[in-house]
Amino acid sequence: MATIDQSKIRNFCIIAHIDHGKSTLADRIIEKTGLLTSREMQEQILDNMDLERERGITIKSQAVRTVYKAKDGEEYIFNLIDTPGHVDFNYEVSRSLAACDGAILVVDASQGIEAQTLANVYLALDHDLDVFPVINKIDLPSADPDHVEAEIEDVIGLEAHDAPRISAKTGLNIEDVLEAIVHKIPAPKGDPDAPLQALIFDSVYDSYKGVIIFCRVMEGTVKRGTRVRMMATGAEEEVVEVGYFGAGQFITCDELSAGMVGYITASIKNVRDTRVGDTVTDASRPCESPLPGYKKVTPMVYCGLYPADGAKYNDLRDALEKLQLNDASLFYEPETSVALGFGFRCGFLGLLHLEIIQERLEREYNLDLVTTAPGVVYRVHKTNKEMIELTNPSNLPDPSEIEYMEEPIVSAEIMVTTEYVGSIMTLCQERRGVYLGMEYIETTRALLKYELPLNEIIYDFFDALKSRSRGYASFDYELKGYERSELVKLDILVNREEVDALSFIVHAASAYEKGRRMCEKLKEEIPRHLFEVPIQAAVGGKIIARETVKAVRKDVLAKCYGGDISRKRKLLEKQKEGKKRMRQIGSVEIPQKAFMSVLKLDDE
Ligand SMILES: Nc1nc2c(ncn2[C@@H]2O[C@H](COP(=O)(O)OP(=O)(O)OP(=O)(O)O)[C@@H](O)[C@H]2O)c(=O)[nH]1
Repeated sequence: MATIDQSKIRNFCIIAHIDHGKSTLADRIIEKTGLLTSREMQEQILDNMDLERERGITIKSQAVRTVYKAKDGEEYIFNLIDTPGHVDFNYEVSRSLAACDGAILVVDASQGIEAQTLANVYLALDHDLDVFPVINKIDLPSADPDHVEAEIEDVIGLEAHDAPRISAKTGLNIEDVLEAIVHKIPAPKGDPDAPLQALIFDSVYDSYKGVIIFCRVMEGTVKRGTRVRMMATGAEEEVVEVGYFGAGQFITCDELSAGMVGYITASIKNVRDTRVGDTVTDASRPCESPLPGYKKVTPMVYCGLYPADGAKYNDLRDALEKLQLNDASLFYEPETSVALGFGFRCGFLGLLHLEIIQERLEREYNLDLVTTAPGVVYRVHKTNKEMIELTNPSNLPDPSEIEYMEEPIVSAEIMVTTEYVGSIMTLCQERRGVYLGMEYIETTRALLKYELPLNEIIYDFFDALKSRSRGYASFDYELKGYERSELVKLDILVNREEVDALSFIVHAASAYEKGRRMCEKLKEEIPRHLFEVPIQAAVGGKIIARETVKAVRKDVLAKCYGGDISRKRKLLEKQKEGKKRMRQIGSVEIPQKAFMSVLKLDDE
């Protein structure tokens, strides 16, 4: 089979602010293009198409290949690479961008440029991508494409006079976008005969094929039978299949050569061997050096996950094991808690990652979970010169053994419209931020630079930022290192018993405030019992705050007058259901939700 002409390949992604129409445009592009080139159609033998029919699965692919017959009569191969859109996954985004040669910037004609538009454009430009703008949603009555065109030129400095004006929704002028992809995004470069050098930008586990590695070949060629080596992890395996993803299915092909995007499988059992950002090379003829930018991502946020029903411990372990097959950045190890029994300490990239995993465990694996307060990794320097990395507050050594502690610090960049600069600066100050500087991006926007402790931003910083800027702020951060800090463990006592799963580490200066809020929150969450329940916050054995849940007799049947037995039964059932979601701590029942209270300490 003839190799594909590099000059006919376009590797690109779509970047946009949330809701400006990225997914809709992607759907239109796929819809208006074909699956195979006419040459491939003649050559393609049916067996060659791995239709996945028998399994009926749909794997969401990070990269879709389509074929476009352009106005110049030539056929072009489009590889549309998806980029995740959250700060937790910034590293993955950067690797996806590194796999592209250009990007389409979608701007909503009724909204204009927004915070994330800029952040995404800068990220794309950082990766040397050629970016061209598209003005979307011109069908809307409020659309003002002329204004948006001027804004794109003034604010971003991208030429926009010939930006396609489209409606991704109705399909209006989509052809213009397809032509612009051909003419404005450069063809890839690279030598198909050089030693193999391919960038992994995603990998997924499939029970049938093993790990599927999505990669962009920079140099060289990979085919079935090539013995490949992952340069960072050292894993080596023979390639079983190469191909690409198009029209919802995996299609095998003979080879992937320089400039192409596709997948390879090689009976690898674990995604941890195929890390995003790693370089795939030929084991028998390796390239000199790996591609730049590889980073081993490490969990930044830890929390305990416990089955609500202790008997489901093994189910939880199996589920975590399965999820980890597909998620190299998920960490877990067994732990026990006095309050919650047997469970796992899990590590995540950030809170969104935590929420995604939690949701998947609950939905896909039908598990009821109790989650303990998430925290970052602290460094505890002991008087005996030993240093421990603390992921669970319960393991904090006795204060007499601690010489000092350090916490992780991030460098953050916040982009915001000038009218909200004041409120965002206040927010950063409240979060112990150190102001580094501010730049104006034309007159209406500012880029604030801060150093912030990670533990001040993991919970709700992003939400606070959005609400204090009416959605106009965007935010990006990067771990800078560790700094010495005055930290204490805040303990919570319910009915005078310490609940280990509610302990968390805070900065000494905010211990009192956080303790008070935590008690208030818990008071709302913990139902009344037949006796009074004191809720106390303590630091080093000293009580610093207290609330009391008053006694009451809870009688669910009281509401039922008359003798409607089925209604009574329903209520009792409901109460029983509710019980499962409670944890018994001593003689007090604490609802699962309470364990997440610490996350909501800043709610007004
Ligand atoms: N009127 C109109 N609506 C559009 C157009 N393009 C997209 N939309 C709508 O805008 C909303 C957001 O579109 P998406 O494609 O989901 O936007 P997105 O940028 O992918 O959003 P996220 O996935 O949340 O980042 C949807 O309700 C679309 O139907 C358009 O050209 N005209």
